[in-house]
Amino acid sequence: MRFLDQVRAAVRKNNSLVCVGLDPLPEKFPAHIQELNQSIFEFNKYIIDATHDLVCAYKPQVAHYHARGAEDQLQMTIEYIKDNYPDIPVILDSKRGDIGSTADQYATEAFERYGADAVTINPYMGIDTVEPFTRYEEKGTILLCRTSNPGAGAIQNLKVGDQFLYEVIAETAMKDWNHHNNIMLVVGATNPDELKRIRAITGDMTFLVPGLGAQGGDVEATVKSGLNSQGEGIIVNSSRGIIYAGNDENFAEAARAAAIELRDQVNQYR
Ligand SMILES: O=C(O)c1cc(=O)[nH]c(=O)n1[C@@H]1O[C@H](COP(=O)(O)O)[C@@H](O)[C@H]1O
Repeated sequence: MRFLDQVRAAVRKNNSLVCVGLDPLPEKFPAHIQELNQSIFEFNKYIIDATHDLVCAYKPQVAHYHARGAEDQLQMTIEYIKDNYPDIPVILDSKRGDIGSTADQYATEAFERYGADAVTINPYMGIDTVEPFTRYEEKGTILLCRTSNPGAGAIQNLKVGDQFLYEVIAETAMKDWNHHNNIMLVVGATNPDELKRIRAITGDMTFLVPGLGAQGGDVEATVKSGLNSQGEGIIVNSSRGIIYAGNDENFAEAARAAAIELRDQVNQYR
C-alpha cells in the first residue's frame, strides 16, 4: 500500500493525527529498563504496545540510535511494529541529503535495509538528490520545508524575489518534483503563520508537523492552520512529550495518557 494510503487508513482507524516520535535517550529511561540488555528496543516496545491504537504513525529519529551504535535496535523496533501493528506506518527521520549516487545509498538504507514506509530528507541540494527517494513510488519522501527550530527563520525565511525561501521549496516540491504524488513536507508546529502560508500553496498535500509538546507549539493554532480540505493532511509528531511523560514503572501508562491527551486536543480543533 502507498504510504499516504497507509497514513489515511491509520488516521481513520485510530481517529488520530498523532505520530509518536521514538527518540530514545537511555539515561531518561526508568531504572528497571536501563538495566535490560537492548534497553532501547525494550523501551520502544513498551511505548509502542501502549500507544499503537492512538497513533497514525511512528517516527524513529536515527541519530538517537546511531549515536550509540544501536542500529540493530532501530531495525528490531521497525520489525516489531511491522510484525505486531502492520497498519501503523513508520517514518524514518534521517534528514538525508547528498549527491544522487550517495542519495541512492541513503534510499536503499531507509527503504530496503530498515523497511521504512517514509523518510525525511533535506531538499536543499535539488531534484537530483530527491529523486533517488521519490523513485520508490509506494514510499513517502518528506522534505524539510519550514523547520521547527529557533534558528530556522534566518535561512528559510530569506526573501527570494517576493517569496520566502520555504515557499519556494513548497511550490517547487508540489509543481515540479511530485511526479509520483509521494512527496510531503516538514512544517514545524512552532510556526503557525508559515504553516498557513504553506497550506495555501500546496492544496491538500500532507505535512509532518513536529514541535508540539517539548518545543512548545500551540495545538489549536497548529491544527487550524495546517488541516487540509479533508480535515486531515497533518501528521502531528511529539517525541519527548509522550515517551518521557513518566519515568517510573508506570512510564508506558504515562505515555499512553499523554498520547490520548494530544490526540484529543488535536481532534477538538478538527
Ligand atoms: O523532521 C523532523 O522530524 C523534525 C523537523 C523539525 O523541523 N523539527 C523537529 O523537531 N523534527 C524532529 O521531531 C522530533 C521532535 O521531538 P520533540 O521535540 O521531543 O517532540 C525530533 O525527532 C526532531 O528531530
